[in-house]
Amino acid sequence: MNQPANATPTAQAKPAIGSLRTLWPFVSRHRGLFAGWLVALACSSAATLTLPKAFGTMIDQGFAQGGGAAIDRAFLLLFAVAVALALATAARFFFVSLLGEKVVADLRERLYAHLVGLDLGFHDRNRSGELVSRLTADAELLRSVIGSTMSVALRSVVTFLGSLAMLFVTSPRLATFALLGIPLAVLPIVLGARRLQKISRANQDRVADANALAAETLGAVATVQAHAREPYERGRFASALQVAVATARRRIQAQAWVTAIAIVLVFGAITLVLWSGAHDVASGRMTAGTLGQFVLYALIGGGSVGALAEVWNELQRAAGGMGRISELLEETPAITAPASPATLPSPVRGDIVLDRVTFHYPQRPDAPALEDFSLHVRPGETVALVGPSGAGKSTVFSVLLRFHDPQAGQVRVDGVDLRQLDPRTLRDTIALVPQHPTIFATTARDNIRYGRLDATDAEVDAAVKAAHAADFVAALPEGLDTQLGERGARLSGGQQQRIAIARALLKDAPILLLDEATSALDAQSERAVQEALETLMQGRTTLVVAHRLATVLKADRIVVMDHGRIVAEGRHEQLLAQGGLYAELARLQFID
Ligand SMILES: Nc1ncnc2c1ncn2[C@@H]1O[C@H](COP(=O)(O)OP(=O)(O)OP(=O)(O)O)[C@@H](O)[C@H]1O
Repeated sequence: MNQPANATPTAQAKPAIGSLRTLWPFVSRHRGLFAGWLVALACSSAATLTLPKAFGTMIDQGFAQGGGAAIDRAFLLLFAVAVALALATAARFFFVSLLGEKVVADLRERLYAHLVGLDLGFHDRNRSGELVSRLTADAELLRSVIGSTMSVALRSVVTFLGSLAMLFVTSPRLATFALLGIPLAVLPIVLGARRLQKISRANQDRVADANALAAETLGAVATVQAHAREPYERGRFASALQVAVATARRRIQAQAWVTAIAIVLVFGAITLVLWSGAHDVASGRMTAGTLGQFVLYALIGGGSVGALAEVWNELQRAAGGMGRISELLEETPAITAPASPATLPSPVRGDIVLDRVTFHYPQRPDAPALEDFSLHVRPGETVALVGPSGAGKSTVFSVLLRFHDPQAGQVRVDGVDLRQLDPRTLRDTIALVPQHPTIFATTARDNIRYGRLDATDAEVDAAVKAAHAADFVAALPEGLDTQLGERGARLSGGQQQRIAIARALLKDAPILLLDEATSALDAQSERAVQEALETLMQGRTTLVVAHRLATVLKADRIVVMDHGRIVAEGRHEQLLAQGGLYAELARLQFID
């Protein structure tokens, strides 16, 4: 059903590092930080690899020669190397952490910018909670990967290669022993890693499932509580978490085993080598300082392999996350502007034609929401759409806003096919007042200004007045600057509608799509909303999904819809006289 789950097999087939490669364009944008990191890495690795040498020298010369000055010099050298190591490590941490932050911010920005522009068909298929989880959990994972894991991985590779080289310099014979042992450790890591990638992806999918569930129910907490379904939802969330933990457990177990086996093999090899080295020292073939130096290089080398084994698993996890983010970034919007978009006449007259439109939602190919639907709305005309639930009234709006393209037929505004227009040009000419207006968690002023971002305060005030909202806005604690709370929690239904009407007034578009609220308002609120709507409709081509008698009485024409088709058209009295569906609906909906 949802896209990421469908796409799982392809992403799993990709090698892990392959997915991470898509990060490169984001990293390369911050060349300075990246270069700084590499330089600091080179310095800190060099310092790390110098330490054992300094240590060996200290043992052999400082102790052996017994001179106080030699001891001082040897220890001073050791301390100098440690200071260099400290500074380089701090610089490396600084560069790579900042790089991680910046890359993830860029990635989030890109992903959000992309998601917000994808067509509604995509958003119907994908739960918003899951998309948010991509933006948060997966992006967060990548932050830790760039900010630390990748750093550790590269450092471990460099240190491993460096210590290997130094092992050979120190004692070629012992180093050969070590070299034979280490590949034995790498094999199980590689095998384990493959399995891990699969498991970690499943794990992230389950986490996303749980997040989506929480986002959905917290977003509809009033419905949950109204049904007293808190225990039910708690149970659902708890089981979703249990599933997530169960898959996490499999991942952690596999990871634990890979780490344990790697460490046993690496340190097993080192012990073996040491044992042989101890015999060399005993028989005088090697100095104690050289063996000490060798031991330190072996520990550093072995440690880097262990670190690599651990971060390798992290990298696999991040690759899963990046794979999923890439999938989303690769989604192409189904609704796009043509290469050279047509223009609308200026000013737009607002002439709307739906010409033999057939449309079905992608998920329901068998059930057309509009079938051979033809309607002409003349400039300035008010047409009321009525019909039983599911008749396709809202779909007419969706098609007009070009949220979806019809499979057959044409939709035209002022004679121009919508497909030839940039969707933004089209949507600039349309104001939508939905049944349940969206109120954002910001001030009343910003909510109204959403209709036209550059509107002046005076224009906002005028819109508030025209929307009959001045009284209740003035009564808010800080007037227009009052925070309305998430989804307008502080406003009544009628007040939310008037905010939406003010927003539409500010937009001042030639075409108005109005979905009347079905919920009953108190008489006073009802009259205020009605008057506000009349102001809004003046001089605009208006399509209204009508739920009120006043609206159908005032409409120039009523279009009766059923099963995606027009079944009757006319004025209220004519249609009533005809009987049929309209008379039935009118009796139920409009006339008490
Ligand atoms: N996003 C969607 N995905 C799949 N099918 C949909 C979607 N939206 C609507 N439909 C289906 O399309 C048909 C027409 O729906 P539409 O919302 O246009 O009806 P409506 O007349 O506006 O109904 P209501 O008065 O209840 O809002 C219905 O059968 C509905 O189930």
